[in-house]
Amino acid sequence: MQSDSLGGTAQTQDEEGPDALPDTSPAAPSYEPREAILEVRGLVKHFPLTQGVVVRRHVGAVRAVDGVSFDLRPGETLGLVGESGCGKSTVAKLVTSLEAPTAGSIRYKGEDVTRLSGRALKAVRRNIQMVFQDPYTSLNPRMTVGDIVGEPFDIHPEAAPRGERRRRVQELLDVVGLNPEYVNRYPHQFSGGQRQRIGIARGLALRPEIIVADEPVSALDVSVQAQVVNLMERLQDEFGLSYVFIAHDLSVVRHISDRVGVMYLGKIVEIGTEREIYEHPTHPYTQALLSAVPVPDPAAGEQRTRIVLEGEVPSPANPPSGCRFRTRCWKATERCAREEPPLEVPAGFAHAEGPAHHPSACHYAEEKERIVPE
Ligand SMILES: Nc1ncnc2c1ncn2[C@@H]1O[C@H](COP(=O)(O)OP(=O)(O)OP(=O)(O)O)[C@@H](O)[C@H]1O
Repeated sequence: MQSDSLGGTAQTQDEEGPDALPDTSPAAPSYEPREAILEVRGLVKHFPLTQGVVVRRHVGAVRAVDGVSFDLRPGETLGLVGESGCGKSTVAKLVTSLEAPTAGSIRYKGEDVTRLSGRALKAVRRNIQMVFQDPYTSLNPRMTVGDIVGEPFDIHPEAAPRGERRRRVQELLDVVGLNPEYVNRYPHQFSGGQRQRIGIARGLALRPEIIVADEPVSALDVSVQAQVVNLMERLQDEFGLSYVFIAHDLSVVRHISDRVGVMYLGKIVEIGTEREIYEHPTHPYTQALLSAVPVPDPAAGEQRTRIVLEGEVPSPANPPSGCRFRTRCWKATERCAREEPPLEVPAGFAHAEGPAHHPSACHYAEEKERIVPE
């Protein structure tokens, strides 16, 4: 029965249109497909810092995510990049409801997921699935591939009748390019790339609309990275998926993303289309990150401006006042310590058209020549 299978889903959706997808949120306000499928506003996650063994004292908080806002539109890929510890994984956990936010809202088709509980939350979670960072550690070594990929059906039995699960799992393996006969094998019998395919098959099992992929290719060899990214692009087209794609490697994110948000110390500092961010960055941090991306052509690499950032990323338990990037920024002035720059189109570009016209949280945002060679 093709139409019941995942392999047949794309065909069914094409025939019936995207509106044929089940609406899992009964009280969902009206939703136009062109609107954002996900609207994240002022998202905050503070982890309490405690001291003492017998009597635990609250001595502060790790501000892992501190006021993050973005939209995700149907069928698009939003890349999130930034150095280790800037809060990317925490954003992923918040968006997939694995963690509860300290403040802020996450609207899925207009409905604030952070206010849901019980069955309503479970229904939304089915539509927002996560693909994890490291296929070596995220798969249970004692479970067969069939059990791993089919596990989401245990949590959502309505998604696949028990008698059909094995067939559904085999279809999922086929969809991600694995031999369906491998259903009884164990994770250690697969290569890194194959294991990430297993993780993706599992993420697809409930036919979500959104996949949040947290560093899905970072643990893989470069040649295998490309194969997995290509697979994700194909699946996106086939199933009309929207992705939040998280990585610290700017080159990987560029390949797959329609828009990119750059994170630093719990905040998005610059956001725009792939072209705006990679070819016309205006935030000093984005410029510094881009200047460090290796280029294949050494001659082109010689010509570009390299920006070497001094110092370490400050602790998110005690971030700098004003602009958080100021302690490592060559442009910083006293104003930067006093006034936090908002994430908006900088005044200097407000009336201009063109790719520099995009939100950038810097008082001194400007384009810089030759960061990335032509
Ligand atoms: N459960 C937790 N309790 C306390 N602090 C946490 C917790 N989870 C994350 N953090 C802290 O929050 C900050 C952001 O972590 P997060 O994992 O979101 O960053 P990241 O950008 O994904 O980094 P990486 O790529 O290294 O995973 C870090 O300082 C981290 O130590």
